[in-house]
Amino acid sequence: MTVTTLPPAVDAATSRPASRDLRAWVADVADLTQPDAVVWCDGSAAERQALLAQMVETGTLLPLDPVLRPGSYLARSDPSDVARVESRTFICSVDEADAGPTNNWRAPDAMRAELAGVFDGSMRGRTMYVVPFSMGPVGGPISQVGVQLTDSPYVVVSMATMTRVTRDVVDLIDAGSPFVPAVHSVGAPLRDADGTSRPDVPWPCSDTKYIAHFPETREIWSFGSGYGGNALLGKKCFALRIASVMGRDEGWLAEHMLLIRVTSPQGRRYHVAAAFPSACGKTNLAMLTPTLPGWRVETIGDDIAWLRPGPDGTLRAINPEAGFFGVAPGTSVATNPAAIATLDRDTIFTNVALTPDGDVWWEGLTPDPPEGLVDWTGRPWTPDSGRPAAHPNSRFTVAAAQCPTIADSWEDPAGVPLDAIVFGGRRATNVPLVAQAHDWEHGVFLGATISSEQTAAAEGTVGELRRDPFAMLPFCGYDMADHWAHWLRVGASLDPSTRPLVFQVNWFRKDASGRYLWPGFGENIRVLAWMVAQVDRARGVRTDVGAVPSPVGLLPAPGALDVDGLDLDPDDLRRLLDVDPTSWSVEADLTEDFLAGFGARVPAALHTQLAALRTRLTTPT
Ligand SMILES: Nc1nc2c(ncn2[C@@H]2O[C@H](COP(=O)(O)OP(=O)(O)OP(=O)(O)O)[C@@H](O)[C@H]2O)c(=O)[nH]1
Ligand SMILES: O=C([O-])CC(=O)C(=O)O
Ligand SMILES: [Mn+2]
Repeated sequence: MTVTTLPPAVDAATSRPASRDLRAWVADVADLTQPDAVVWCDGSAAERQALLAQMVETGTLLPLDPVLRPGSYLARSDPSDVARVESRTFICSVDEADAGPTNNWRAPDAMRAELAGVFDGSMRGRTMYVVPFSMGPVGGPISQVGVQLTDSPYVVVSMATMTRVTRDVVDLIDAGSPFVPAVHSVGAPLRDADGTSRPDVPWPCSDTKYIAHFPETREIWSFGSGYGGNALLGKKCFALRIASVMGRDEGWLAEHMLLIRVTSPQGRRYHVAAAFPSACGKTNLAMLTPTLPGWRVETIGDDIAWLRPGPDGTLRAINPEAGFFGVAPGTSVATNPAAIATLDRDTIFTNVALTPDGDVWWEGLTPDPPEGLVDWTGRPWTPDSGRPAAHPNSRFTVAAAQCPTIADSWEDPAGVPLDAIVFGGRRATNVPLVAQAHDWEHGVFLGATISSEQTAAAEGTVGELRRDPFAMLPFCGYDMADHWAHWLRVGASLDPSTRPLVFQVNWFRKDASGRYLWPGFGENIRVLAWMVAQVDRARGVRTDVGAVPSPVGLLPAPGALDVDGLDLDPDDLRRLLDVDPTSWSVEADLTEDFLAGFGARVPAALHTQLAALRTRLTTPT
């Protein structure tokens, strides 16, 4: 870690001439934001230790008990800075129509002028860290690099977990590699323009927030928040919003998807990617511990996947991230033992509760809370407090390599070939446990029409139903309807004999009393097992009948979904797979309204799919 007041002209690690653009940009941002110092980061263990110690000193981090939770810390955010702020997230494309109706658009020039105002002097009294990072293995054919400037040490340490932070990225840039410039400030300078100083706080942030993206210049500017998706700019801002635009222009896909390798008892391997909206089960499925004997699920990624047609006609996928930023509440030995094992050391917990012996707790970790808890706001807490001990969107930040179920291929720069793509949401009614798309176009229709109940991962009313096409509503950096057209194009370019099958799932269907009909979690292997059997059937490996048609897609044939040993009422199984034509014709009307909102950019194939759905709903199968 070199501490300078001016950016170096020569890279200290390599002694090679500096890349003019990178240094000039760093200098420009420093001129604008006026930090007291500029520090070039290298992602080393020593750098991490130094920053952690510094944050303990300033009260940003509380060290957890070194025996119970070695190398781990608790961060308590400002109570107002706990989730992504979609209302302050902007796509600043030159043409407003390119942002589409689901994004907040601002004209690039107008946004630049506003940002120049808020960033002016915003780092006064603080250090600006230069964080060079790679999304995907450094130098890999599907990978991309970026540089984040930030005045938050919490963000530096988190970025070094969530991405690959290394000086090798500076070398790549010096050798001519393009990079995504990403500027972040918590927006809480320690000195005013007139020199008056202001005290620091453990979690600095600002009431004024901007999460701004410039798709044409591949730039990100984030102001006012220290929280995950707003501040770790490699994640949602780059790996989804900017990367989706890169993918549109270059023929690949950036998706809000987990990525797993499933191995059957016969030793056959399958790769599955699944898109669920925020807080709808990606991390859990990514780390699934199968309840069916002989099956194995290995983790490749839990939140984002980049998909690129390979030279052999398959769709190859990588996890561009290097860590997990996962939802804590609900994570337990019973629901996700692999996550619990991952978190046993070197983890930063944000907004969970603290136990008297210096460990963490959240709702669902154990059936009963331990006594003497301190809640996420730092106040004493009992079950009668009338508020959750951990914030519903409290999170853990941890290296993927610590996960006991991580696949040996998780860092393969060439990616893994996909066999199945899954779309899902959180729906109490209507949507069956699982259905297979009739073909790729139907699969794109299923992805485009995902709806889900709002969760705590973003501001908004929890429980309200919203459409979340491709689970990308808050993350697509361009017109969503263009994204559907892009999916149709990519699918058409794949070899039909190995093209992934597309499925829809819903783990969250409830009965009239509000009880989940499906046990979920480790039992979801039963659904995966049916899907990969369908892959085998499509490839001619099996010839038995696995599915029956329904208006919404192919459903498991009687007996094809293995429910042996499950304490599942046959009526519940019937309800899980029930497709009610009356409610579905209402869904179809809502889908028509939803598609209409995208106007003429909706690909004709999706209107055809909707018409076909209506026909199937009125034709007995
Ligand atoms: N009932 C039920 N709940 C589940 C299942 N899988 C996950 N959940 C719950 O859903 C919530 C979110 O799960 P995650 O796996 O963290 O969701 P995610 O999609 O990774 O969320 P983001 O990190 O926000 O993108 C947790 O409270 C889980 O306990 C399931 O199969 N059944
Ligand atoms: O981005 C975040 O802040 C957390 C996350 O994974 C999501 O909301 O999908
Ligand atoms: Mn996510």
